[in-house]
Formats: sequence, C-alpha cells, structure tokens
Amino acid sequence: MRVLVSDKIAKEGIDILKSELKVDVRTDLTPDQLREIIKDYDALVVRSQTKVTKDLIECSNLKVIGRAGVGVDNIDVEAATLKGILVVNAPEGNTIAACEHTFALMFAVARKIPQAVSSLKSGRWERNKFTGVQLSGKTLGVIGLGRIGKEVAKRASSLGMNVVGYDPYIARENVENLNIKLTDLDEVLRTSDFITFHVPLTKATRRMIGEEQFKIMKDGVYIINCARGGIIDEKALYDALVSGKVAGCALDVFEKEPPEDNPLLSLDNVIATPHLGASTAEAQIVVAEEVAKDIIRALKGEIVKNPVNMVSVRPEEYSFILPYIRLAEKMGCLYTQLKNGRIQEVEMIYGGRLANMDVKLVTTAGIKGLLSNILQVPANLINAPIIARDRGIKITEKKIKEDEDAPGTVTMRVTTDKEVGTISGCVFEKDSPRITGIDDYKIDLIPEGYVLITNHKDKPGIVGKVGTILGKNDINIASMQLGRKSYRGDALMALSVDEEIPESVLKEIKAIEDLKDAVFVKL
Ligand SMILES: NC(=O)c1ccc[n+]([C@@H]2O[C@H](COP(=O)([O-])OP(=O)(O)OC[C@H]3O[C@@H](n4cnc5c(N)ncnc54)[C@H](O)[C@@H]3O)[C@@H](O)[C@H]2O)c1
Ligand SMILES: O=C(O)[C@H](O)COP(=O)(O)O
Repeated sequence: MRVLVSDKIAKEGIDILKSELKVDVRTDLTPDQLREIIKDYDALVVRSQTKVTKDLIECSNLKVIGRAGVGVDNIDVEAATLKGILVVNAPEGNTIAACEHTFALMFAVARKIPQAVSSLKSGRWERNKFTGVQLSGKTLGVIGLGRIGKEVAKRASSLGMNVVGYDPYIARENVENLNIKLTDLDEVLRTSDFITFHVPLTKATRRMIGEEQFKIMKDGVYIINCARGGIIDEKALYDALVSGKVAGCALDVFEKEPPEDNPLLSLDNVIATPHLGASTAEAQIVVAEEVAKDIIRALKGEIVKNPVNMVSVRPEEYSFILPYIRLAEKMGCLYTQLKNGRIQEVEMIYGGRLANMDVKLVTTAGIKGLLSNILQVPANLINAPIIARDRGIKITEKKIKEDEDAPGTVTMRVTTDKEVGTISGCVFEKDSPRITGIDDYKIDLIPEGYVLITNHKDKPGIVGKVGTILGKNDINIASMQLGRKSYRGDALMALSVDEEIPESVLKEIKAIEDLKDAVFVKL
C-alpha cells in the first residue's frame, strides 16, 4: 500500500507510516503534478495547503485521505464520501496551540507589539506611539465554543476578562463551569471589546461577519481571527479598520492563502501571521502521529479513531460493538442472497446492552451488507448510507430497552415490495457472532463461508436426501442447523459446507419432493 504525504508533517508521523506502508513525501507538487500521480496511491496525507478537489478525488484510487489537523475545508469531503473514500483528521492535537496563538495575537494587537518591534529595529524609540489597551476588565466575545473556543474562554476568564459566547449548537451545560455568558450573535457583537473566532468554515459561517455585523459592534473593537479566512468579509473588515470602527485586527488566516496583494496587510492597525495557529513542535507531533495511525487502521480495514465522513464509535464501547459491526454486515449480505424484491425500508432493532449504545455504525454495516451483492461499485461504511438514500431506502433504528444486562441482540427487518423479512443475530462470548433467526425460524449459524439454506416440510428423509446429494458430489458438510415453525410444519435448514455448491447440484436439491426452495449463499 502506498501513501503520499503532500504537505509537511512531523517526522514522527512519517516514521509511523513508514513502519507499515510505502511512503512518498512530496511537498513540492503543483496541482497538475499531484493530479498526474495520485492514481498510484492508496492514501493521501495533507495539512491545509493541498487542495483536495473533486477532480483530484475522482481521478484517484484513494481509500483514505488524512488531514494532519482539524479543518477539512480544503478537502471536498462530499466528493470523497460519494466515492467511498474515508476522510480522517486529527482534531485534538492542535487545540492548545491554536488557543495560545489566539492569545499571542490578542496581546500583540492590544499592545501593538509587532509595530513596536519593527519601529525599534529600524532605529526609532517611539514610546508615545505605541500605547496599548489592557485586556483585564474587557469583554471578550468568543464565536464558536468547541475545543479551541472553550480553551480560549477558560484562559480569558483567568486574565480578568468577561466572556460572552455564541454557539447555537452546544448545550448550555457544556459551558456551565466556564464563566461564559452564552448568548446570541448580536449581543456578542454589541457588547464585546475583543471578538475572537473559533468556528469552522462552512456554508453557514462563510462571511458571517460583514458590513451589517460591523455596524452593530462597539466603536474601537479589536478582532482576532485564528480560525479561517472567509468567515469575515475581508472588504468589510478593511473598511471598518480604515474608518476606525475596528481599532485593530489580528489575522492568522486569509480568504486566499498565501494572501496576494491583500489590502488588509497594508494597514498599520492589522497584524498578521502566515497561518501559524497549529505550528508548535508539540502540536505537529501529535497531529502527525494521530493521522498516521488512522491511515494505517483505515488501510487495514480497522475502525479509525477520527473519522470525518463516517459515523464513529464511542471509545469505551468500541470492543463491545466491533463484532456486531461484522455481524450486521453478514446479516445484510445474507438477506440479499436469500430474498428478492425491491428494498423499501430497513429497520435495525437493538436489544440487550446494545440498546444503550450508539449503534449507528452497526446500522451502517448492515446497510453495507445489504448493498454488497447488488452494486457494480461496492458499498462501504462511508458511502452505504448515501447509496441507500439515493435508492430511496428508508433506514430506521429502534432500541428495546428491556433486559439491559442481556447480551446485545440485533434484528434487521427488511420491507421490500414483495414481503417483510427478518434476520436476527447475537454475539456469544467475546467475539463469536451468530445468526440466531431467519424470519420465524430460530437457528444458530456461524455467519461464515458457504451455506446452503433450504425451506422444506418437517418430515423424515428430507435432510438425508440433501446430505446424500451433497456427499455424492464430494461436498463436505461442516455443520447443520434446523429450525421449524411446528411439528411436521414448515422448516428451515442451514447447512454450512466446505465447498462451493455448483448450480447443477443445487438444481438436484431443489427437485427433492417437499423441499420448497434451496439457496446457496456465501458469507
Ligand atoms: N489557525 C490555525 O492554524 C487553526 C488551528 C486549529 C483550528 N483552526 C480552525 O479553528 C476551527 C475550530 O476548531 P475546533 O477544534 O475548536 O473545532 P470544533 O469543531 O471543536 O468547534 C467548532 C465550534 O463551532 C461551532 N459552530 C459551528 N458553526 C457555527 C455557527 N454558524 N455559529 C456559531 N458557532 C458555530 C460548533 O458548534 C463548534 O462548537 C477549525 O475548524 C479550524 O478551521 C485553525
Ligand atoms: O485546521 C487546522 O488544523 C489548522 O488550520 C492548521 O492548519 P495547518 O495544518 O495547515 O497548519
């Protein structure tokens, strides 16, 4: 497996990649050169510089794209998802670095440090020119209270600042102990002396601050943006800086990076750094290591720690849920081999301990299994929900919260235009998945290898006839499961066999009297 690293990441991450994969580090590539070679790689590792466009994704054979950092706005995640490419990032490693850089910028803009340094170095001693403002006692507006925003708020309080925050997506309890007044955007803009941004660049946050928002702000406000260029309209910011509405501004990020002839950089009251928020030795080691480990996990087909476009599993539930992920996929795979009809709805029903867990990945695995035998391009854990949605399949989850101490059970209830069918399963002991039911029949089948499933009348002789035909054709039976609805009523047999059953042999089996149907499945 080959990995291309196209932005500079720490050596520690490269070493981890090299321990298992063939790694090329090429930080000098033009977009055209990258496009030319990308088809030869299974994985791509980037920071914010490489633009992973739809076009690049479409001409690649990538299985995973790793972002050594938080923001994935340089990656067309939607295009990757549609192609079934996993995107992973390293969201926690640079939180403190970005938070500290925010304060570095806040102090620097408040005390005009860069301007004073450059004046002094050019031989001047201009003490009167560089009087600053104090942070203590001022109100800091924090827009976005995720990992970085919260760390900023915490430290601001200890500097004696009053903190007001805006983040419509977090629960109040999440910031309860942080001494923040959580309020609406207008109030934050109206009451703050300093405003700092910690939101991702999304459709909703792009230009969330423009001419109208500057009008609401206090005269002489200071702006710090260590999140993403594009969140603040740069033209409106320029005008506000020129008019004096904004006293000073500190930018680490720009709408276009590197900024070419950006008029903001010509203003005395603007200080700036070239996207250095995450650039500490410590943060770079952690993000490089994190992303490298996830790249290896992804290429091995293991569950990754920081998926961007796949539902994740809570770390504490990981080892319990993992065998159910495999089981659900087998259940889906069995269903489509066993039954016909256009799938309209899939209900995943969870019981026992599973009913208290986040089981989205188990559901996704079930859908992946259902789609696995019917599509040209195979479904995977990334694109299965999208493929299902595009095919008009409704997916629901139900949790039965009785008997929470019992082992987890999962039932896949599939509605097609012909019938409603169910497959049930359970994981015995530590890692021993079983199919425990097909429709109303109770069985105990290890979902592996080749299985012959028959529907027949429960009467003496039928099982023997099937066995004779298999024996005659040198097909070895590994195990047998029988389920029946009632004595001498309808019955189901699941025979695990060691060899593939050819169509001609299956035809012979189907011709047995009182045997209604026989299907050969591969699990
Ligand atoms: N300058 C740098 O080098 C640097 C370093 C790290 C991160 N960043 C940027 O900082 C951003 C935040 O990082 P994080 O780790 O704190 O991310 P995070 O996901 O933990 O936090 C983002 C917060 O923004 C909130 N949010 C989203 N949309 C919003 C909206 N429309 N209005 C208000 N709040 C909204 C979310 O609810 C979330 O709480 C990243 O997306 C990245 O772009 C920059
Ligand atoms: O989103 C991030 O992680 C930061 O913006 C850091 O970007 P970088 O890895 O290009 O420094």
